[in-house]
Amino acid sequence: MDFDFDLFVIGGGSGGVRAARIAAGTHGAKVALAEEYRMGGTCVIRGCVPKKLMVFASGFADLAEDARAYGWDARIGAFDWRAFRGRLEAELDRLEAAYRSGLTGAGVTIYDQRAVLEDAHSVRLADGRLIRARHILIASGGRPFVPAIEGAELAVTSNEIFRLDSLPERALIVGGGFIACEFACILQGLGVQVSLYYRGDQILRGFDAEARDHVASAMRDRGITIRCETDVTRLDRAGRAIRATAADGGAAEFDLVLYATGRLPNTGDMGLEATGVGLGRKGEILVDDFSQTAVPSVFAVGDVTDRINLTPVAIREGHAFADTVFGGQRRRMDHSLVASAVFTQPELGAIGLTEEEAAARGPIEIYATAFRPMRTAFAGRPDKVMMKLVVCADSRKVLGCHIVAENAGELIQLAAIAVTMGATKEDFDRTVAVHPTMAEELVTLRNPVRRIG
Ligand SMILES: Cc1cc2nc3c(=O)[nH]c(=O)nc-3n(C[C@H](O)[C@H](O)[C@H](O)COP(=O)(O)OP(=O)(O)OC[C@H]3O[C@@H](n4cnc5c(N)ncnc54)[C@H](O)[C@@H]3O)c2cc1C
Ligand SMILES: NC(=O)c1ccc[n+]([C@@H]2O[C@H](COP(=O)([O-])OP(=O)(O)OC[C@H]3O[C@@H](n4cnc5c(N)ncnc54)[C@H](O)[C@@H]3O)[C@@H](O)[C@H]2O)c1
Repeated sequence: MDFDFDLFVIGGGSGGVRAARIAAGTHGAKVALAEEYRMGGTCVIRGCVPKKLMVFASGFADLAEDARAYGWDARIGAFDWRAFRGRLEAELDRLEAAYRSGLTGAGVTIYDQRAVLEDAHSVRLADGRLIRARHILIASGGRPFVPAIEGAELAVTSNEIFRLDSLPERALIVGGGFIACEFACILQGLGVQVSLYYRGDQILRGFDAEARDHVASAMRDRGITIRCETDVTRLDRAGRAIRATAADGGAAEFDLVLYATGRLPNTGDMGLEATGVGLGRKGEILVDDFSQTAVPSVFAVGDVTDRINLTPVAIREGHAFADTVFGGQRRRMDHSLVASAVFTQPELGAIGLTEEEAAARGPIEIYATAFRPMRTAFAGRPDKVMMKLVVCADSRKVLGCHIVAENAGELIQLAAIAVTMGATKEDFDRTVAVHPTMAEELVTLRNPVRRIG
């Protein structure tokens, strides 16, 4: 059978770009990639990167205040959203161009249009062309999900938040996950009055309960109104504002409503079911450990498979796919131990099991501390850091590490190496502290605060 390409990739995001570059650049395959929006995908264009730059932008008011406590005559003026947005857009243009040139440099043919599956070995481009490929990789990512309440069209999602014309005075954020909590802190740091409504009993479900409580109370201390067990039932226009009505009948007005209620895989109208690619309950593509679908020539990586929806995971899956199919190595992504960080203020970094998960598996010891770190304590801030190790009572292995602190994302990356290597509590203990740091607490936790099981 004659093919136009060895590999056709649908989607130019984290997973698709990595797979295309490795297949073409490292393994010499003839590769094409189709992207219907902007090269770089969610992470680069409307996810991790612009979000992190907004996190940085939102931290300067606190810094100026701290600087005064340290003796500086520091004064911070007003935040100029439009000036920031202009610089942000220029940076995203630069990154998009870098992704594009990385692909063309590796010899990948780019189609700037939508592509859908036609059959097991062909894709149909939006301009009508049919392209045949020995293998097809679907890396089409996901999109925000907004529940179908009345007035839902008045809300924005993370897709729009980076391109607002102006910052609102009062914002309502609906949801309690990564995006909701991160944007609550970002907007509050930029001077917006923020309320967060979450339907569950505590934000950041899935993380360690003590860490969730710690982040929630730090967010409240910063002036964010968090209302748990609050479902929004409708949105209405109220002049220039939006009125949000909750299930208990209470209503309040906001200038912006951001829905951060999860994401759905981009699998609609892609020709998948007709080709025999299996889909799960949320519409995610079902794959095996090697990211292979029910159709042997079709693979899928990243958010479209809804395994762990993080950029480094999509990248690893894409890389492992390229090495397996074009590099003659059987490589798979290990999803069992993946560190993550929520870029709230303070940040939450986590790897491994929560206390609750570990306790359900066997006897454990908990080592934990909460303290006011030197830098902010000196400036008179009430901020507290939390560090916690979940240790297996039998093997002594550190099963989980949870940090709530400024820069916890940076800290957990390093702790993750030790936990991934299978370090025991005693390995942590024999590591000599670096003083004075916050992180030294991780190697000086002498006695368990509790034993479970
Ligand atoms: C606001 C936000 C913040 C985030 N922050 C972080 C973070 O801090 N850290 C982290 O690790 N992760 C973060 N994530 C998650 C991360 O962005 C995703 O896990 C990652 O981008 C997934 O990569 P992917 O390749 O699977 O899909 P994507 O990056 O979504 O790429 C898919 C691409 O496919 C294109 N596409 C879709 N269908 C077609 C089609 N039929 N034809 C052609 N092209 C198509 C889309 O336009 C898109 O560009 C964040 C996500 C959001 C929304
Ligand atoms: N720092 C990071 O690594 C980072 C940052 C942002 C996003 N992400 C990734 O993107 C994914 C999506 O982020 P997200 O915050 O949209 O999703 P999420 O799954 O983290 O949170 C969704 C929230 O919406 C709530 N929700 C769902 N349906 C609802 C409904 N009908 N009504 C009210 N509330 C509802 C959920 O209870 C949950 O609190 C994350 O799971 C994560 O994998 C990662």
